[in-house]
Amino acid sequence: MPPSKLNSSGEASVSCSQSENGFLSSHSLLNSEKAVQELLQESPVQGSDDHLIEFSEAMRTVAKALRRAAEAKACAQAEAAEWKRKYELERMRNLQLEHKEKSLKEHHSDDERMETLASQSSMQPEYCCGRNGICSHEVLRDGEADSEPNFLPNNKFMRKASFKLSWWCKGEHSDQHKHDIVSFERGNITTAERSSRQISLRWESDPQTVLILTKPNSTSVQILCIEMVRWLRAQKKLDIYVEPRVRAELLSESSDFNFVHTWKDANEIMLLHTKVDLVVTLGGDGTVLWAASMFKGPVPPVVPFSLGSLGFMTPFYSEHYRECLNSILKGPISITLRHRLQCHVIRDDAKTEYETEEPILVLNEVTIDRGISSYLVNLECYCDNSFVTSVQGDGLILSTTSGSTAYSLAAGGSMVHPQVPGILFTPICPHSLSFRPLILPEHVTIRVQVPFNSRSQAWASFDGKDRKQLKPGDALVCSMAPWPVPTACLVDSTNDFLRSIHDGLHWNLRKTQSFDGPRDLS
Ligand SMILES: NC(=O)c1ccc[n+]([C@@H]2O[C@H](COP(=O)([O-])OP(=O)(O)OC[C@H]3O[C@@H](n4cnc5c(N)ncnc54)[C@H](O)[C@@H]3O)[C@@H](O)[C@H]2O)c1
Ligand SMILES: Nc1ncnc2c1ncn2[C@@H]1O[C@H](COP(=O)(O)OP(=O)(O)OP(=O)(O)O)[C@@H](O)[C@H]1O
Repeated sequence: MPPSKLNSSGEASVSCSQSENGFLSSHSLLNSEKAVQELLQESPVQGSDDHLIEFSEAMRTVAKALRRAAEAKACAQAEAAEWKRKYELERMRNLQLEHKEKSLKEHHSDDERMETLASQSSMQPEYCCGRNGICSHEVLRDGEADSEPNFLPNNKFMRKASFKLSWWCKGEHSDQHKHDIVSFERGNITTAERSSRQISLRWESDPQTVLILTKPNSTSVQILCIEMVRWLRAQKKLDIYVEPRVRAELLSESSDFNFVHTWKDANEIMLLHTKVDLVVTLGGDGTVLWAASMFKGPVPPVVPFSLGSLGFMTPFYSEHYRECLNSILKGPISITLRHRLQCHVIRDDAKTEYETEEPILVLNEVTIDRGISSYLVNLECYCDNSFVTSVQGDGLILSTTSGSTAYSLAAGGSMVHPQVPGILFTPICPHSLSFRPLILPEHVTIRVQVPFNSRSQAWASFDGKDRKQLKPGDALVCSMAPWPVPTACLVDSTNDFLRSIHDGLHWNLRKTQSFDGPRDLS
């Protein structure tokens, strides 16, 4: 008997067939997820009709098999997304190697090259950091292998500054920092603190190159940018990169600004992280999001100056930019490692499970909503291999902890310290009284699927930008990205976070009760 579900009029509505790639085909899953849920929620048939009981049991078995198939598909798609990420990583690495080789060929004789490499390796001892720290050149040597020099068009030697990251464990002098994540010393289970460490960045060689990113169409930002570029060049002798639009603005101000660098195409943007030591943003939170979106891989430390209205991620005062930059260029700096989410859209009509679109990294959140449709969205959500829930409402926000004070907060999500590694799962206007927001651990992969029986399509947007349509059968797979955004702190991660919710939201602001009045001091 083919698996089928009897509807109220006794007709079979679901049939299930195996497709070429071993998964249940899209159309065989038609209506299935909803049917599965209904079936599994129904209580087993009671009574004396053996045939009916047997049939009901068979239906429940089919329902469970369909659920397992859907979960297996979720798992395969998540795996495909992970492979795609690894592929992107490899592609970026190759691009960098190609670029480096080209520069070396163009600008260096072989002898000079050997000399440079020799002098660099003598600068880098094998292991220079303790267990509570890590050096950028150690990471680069293992992963990016890009500690070799870059060359500016004027043939000037440009080497990315190296730095050391270290974190302060609570009780540096206690035994705690000696533990791995979980230790079983002397039979006692103890854990090291993982999430709320303050991270400190110490330059090992002087930063040489700064990228300045500015909010467009703002006169105050433009004026500050001109001043800052002049100062950084004259006083700090730094190389400066800006966006092509900003370079044109600077040149229209004065031709003296022709020392400022920019880029021509997306390939050059992909290589920016190998050249830039520090990113300065002049604007609001949106400019920090913009800066993060320019780096599809590793991100250099970001120094966000506040020239917007709110500024949750922009702790630096623009009036004091000279003092701030002086102390940041000198170091050490307290930084917040802001985690990002990596999102893949997987189309139902992709020919293989491995065909996904370019991944998109978000610093705040990815939102899947109903767009201009007036229907409820219907979104099936899976976490790793498990079914989470169906969202029926205006949509769903998958947010980082940095984004917890943005859209997710407006939709009723909790505010979370940005250093906490987790993914917020926040519904937007759910049509159910019991749908409370969740916070999931950082290691999970979440898949949000528009079911085939959905009445409408959905729309995904990334940090409030780049809307993509999701048709029935399309899915969005989301996991923690390996490249956080390190943002410089004014004081430290916790102090800055608390200041931002006090100043930005007036969190829990209430007049204090006066002393005179009824008291209970017993
Ligand atoms: N109902 C809402 O609250 C709502 C609706 C749409 C978008 N947004 C947010 O706007 C963000 C895009 O920002 P934009 O500046 O490009 O657009 P925008 O210019 O429309 O600004 C949106 C507002 O969100 C604030 N914001 C951004 N990131 C924040 C964060 N991490 N914490 C606290 N506030 C934050 C900004 O300061 C700004 O005031 C999206 O990522 C989304 O989080 C919020
Ligand atoms: N360099 C840039 N190029 C293009 N767009 C940018 C750039 N920097 C910022 N934006 C966009 O401009 C918009 C406004 O930026 P931002 O949020 O920084 O300023 P704001 O709105 O004045 O600040 P606030 O959000 O605090 O009120 C954002 O949507 C952001 O994506």
